[in-house]
Amino acid sequence: MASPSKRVSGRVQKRKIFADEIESTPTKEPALAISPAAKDPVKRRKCDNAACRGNWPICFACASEKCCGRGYTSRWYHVSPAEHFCNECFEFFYRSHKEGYSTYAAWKTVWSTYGTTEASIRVYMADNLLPYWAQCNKCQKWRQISGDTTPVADFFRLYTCGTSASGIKRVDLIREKMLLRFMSCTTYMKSSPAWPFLTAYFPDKLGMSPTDYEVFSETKSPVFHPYLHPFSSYDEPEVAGSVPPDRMDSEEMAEFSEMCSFIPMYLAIRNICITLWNLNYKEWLTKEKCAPHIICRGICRVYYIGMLDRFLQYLTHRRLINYGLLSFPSHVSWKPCVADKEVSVIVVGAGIAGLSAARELLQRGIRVKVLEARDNTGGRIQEDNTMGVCVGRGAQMISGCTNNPIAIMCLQAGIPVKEMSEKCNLFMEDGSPVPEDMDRRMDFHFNAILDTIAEWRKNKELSQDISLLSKFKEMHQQFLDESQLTFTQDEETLLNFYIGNLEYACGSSLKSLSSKNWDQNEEYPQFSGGNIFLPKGFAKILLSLSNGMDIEYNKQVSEISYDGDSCRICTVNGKTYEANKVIVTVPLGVLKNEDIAFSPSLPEWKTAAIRSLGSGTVEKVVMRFESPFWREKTQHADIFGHVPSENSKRDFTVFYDLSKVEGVYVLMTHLTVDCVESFRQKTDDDIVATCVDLLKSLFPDQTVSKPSQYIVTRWCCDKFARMSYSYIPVGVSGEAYDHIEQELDDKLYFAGEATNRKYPQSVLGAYLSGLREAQKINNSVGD
Ligand SMILES: Cc1cc2nc3c(=O)[nH]c(=O)nc-3n(C[C@H](O)[C@H](O)[C@H](O)COP(=O)(O)OP(=O)(O)OC[C@H]3O[C@@H](n4cnc5c(N)ncnc54)[C@H](O)[C@@H]3O)c2cc1C
Repeated sequence: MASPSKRVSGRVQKRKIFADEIESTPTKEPALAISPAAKDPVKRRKCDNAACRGNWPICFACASEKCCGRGYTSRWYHVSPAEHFCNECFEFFYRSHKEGYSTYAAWKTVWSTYGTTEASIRVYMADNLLPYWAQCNKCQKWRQISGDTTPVADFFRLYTCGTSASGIKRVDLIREKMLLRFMSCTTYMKSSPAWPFLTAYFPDKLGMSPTDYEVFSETKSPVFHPYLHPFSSYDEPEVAGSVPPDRMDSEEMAEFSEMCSFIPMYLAIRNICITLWNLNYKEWLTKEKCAPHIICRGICRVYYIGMLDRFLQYLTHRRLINYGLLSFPSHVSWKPCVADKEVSVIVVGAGIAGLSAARELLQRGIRVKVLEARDNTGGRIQEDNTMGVCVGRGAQMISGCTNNPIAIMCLQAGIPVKEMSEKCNLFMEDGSPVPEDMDRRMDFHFNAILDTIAEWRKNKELSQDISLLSKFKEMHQQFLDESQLTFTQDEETLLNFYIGNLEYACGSSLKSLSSKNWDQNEEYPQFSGGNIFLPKGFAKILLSLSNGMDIEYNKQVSEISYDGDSCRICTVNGKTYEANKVIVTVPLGVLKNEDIAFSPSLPEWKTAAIRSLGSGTVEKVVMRFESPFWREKTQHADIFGHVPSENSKRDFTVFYDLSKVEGVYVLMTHLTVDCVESFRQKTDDDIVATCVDLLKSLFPDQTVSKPSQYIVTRWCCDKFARMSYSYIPVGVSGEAYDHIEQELDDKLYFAGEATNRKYPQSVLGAYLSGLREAQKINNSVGD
């Protein structure tokens, strides 16, 4: 883009006269304080705009010596019902022989270089001469500010008017919702904090003044934390947690219908709120923090500031701001609480889903009690520190950290995170390294086959579904037949690694997974970014979520009746509780096993969904060794992999180096338990011995001694889990998640990983499901 020769301030000397008049008499509402003479229809003129509901106009511009001020002009130019400029001032800029023309022309060059909207005199006036309005921090009254320079945020933050004058009547007119409808010209935001992040867009399309362009181009821009990416680019696919900065979606249009004809202004305010919070995600964004950054000329600022609470409430509700571990501050001007009725809720299970639901309800002023079968919180997040490092027996990783509320909670709580490197050296079972180019080639082939399956399934019925393993083999063979290529034995064997790795991710053998729907959640925007590992686990998050919560431990719920006015909850040790509503967050495995009796029984569509969805069985094996015998060969990478030689045995495919402290050498690996019964029969010693034998063959030149300590998890046998995480078996669709989620009789609600169709199998999905059910209850009691 060509750069105009100089920045334009729109400064006009003569303007001072009238501006001073206004400033020195802030008490007077000039348009309303009209002398009897001024009311003379010859001396005064009304605005020609039929819809203008303002009183006798006055000229805000005062640019020309001939400015009519509050007197007669041949034509009023309407900006808003409270803001007009006279024909004399119009001519002052418009006519090429007039004094103001060169200033206007220079401004016009800038505007049309960086903006898309018409650079008219009206827009010029709104961008340069309309007075600013500020709310006095002492008396709360709105005052008109004179002066040509754009005030900075600190000015608005600290502004006091220093007068006891009464409020200006025009302000009341403007506060009405109708204001926008009667504005003939938008006044764009100045110095928007969102600007540096949105330079790829035309500023005026986003409600920002194009005349800011050069100022910002010269300023050092702030940056978001690498895990925060609140604005999606116009050329990238939709990702979770990001909004397109240049569009209002249908939900926003429904919520802010009055702004649909003023989309740039909606976007300007929304983008400012989102930017401010993302720059300071450890604090709650309040109206007080936000308002000083809403900087625009004209009385519409009064209107925008009046709307801020609605914006903040809405964006908070959509979890675009103020999410994670933040609590509603007591002084926040809007309250999330709608529970004026006495409502009590019992949450069954203190895993992440139960804790997030309970916390959200508590914040809304609803009475909550959590009943947990174990003697601790976390459920499938259980950590063991006996080896000298934190070992997550269940979850210890976050996939897709960008905008991910769990990752953001880690940042808020100061939990250390480690980005997982992509580097993963692979070794065949005899210890020979897999050449990198072979790994790359076969990895590409593996993913290409999955893409082909994704194409194949597009027009397939559920009845045509077959297992992902069968489909993979079929497509692989088809590829070989059609391409006439052959793979070496090693290359074929290498596929076992990718399959094994996918089995870990899916929580099931590919033999059981649906080729049609195994990754159905990918239909929805997912969180992008790399994977992060939590070397110190989730403990701080669990602690923070459960802070101040009424949790009863060792309370295994055995019965829930939800047919009366309230719900009755019984535990195996004979305790009974009553509540208006219950949120069940127990794992799918517990529901499948019918460990809780419901009265009335759950409807057939729900039990069918519970039966049909798969409860995966992934277990971890963690071993502490005397020496880091693997490090030299793996080049100190965080991960290394093993290529199983047998197609049917794909255990221990990936090893994670959890060692952090010198002298503490820990490896973690996993197995996908195909047959739970045979797994039950194996002792931990047997499992560890098999794993150590494998390590000996992978590292034949090293001495691999028996681990000094080990952990073998038994999630599939744990009676409060009975699974690792859910998966979609052959012939099942993502609808099963929706059915399990569905509440019953407005009394019995369900949350947990296996109720989240968009983000299943994860801590994230479980957490969000808890918030979702709390929101449902909140809505139902608010009605
Ligand atoms: C080995 C393994 C590795 C994993 N790795 C990851 C990972 O790296 N990243 C990731 O995001 N996810 C991972 N997950 C999945 C993740 O742990 C779960 O999705 C998530 O923790 C589930 O949370 P939840 O609240 O839905 O269920 P849970 O955490 O299981 O909570 C349910 C709670 O209900 C309690 N309960 C059960 N029955 C009763 C009853 N009758 N009465 C009262 N209380 C009861 C349980 O004790 C438990 O506390 C892993 C899981 C496993 C097993």
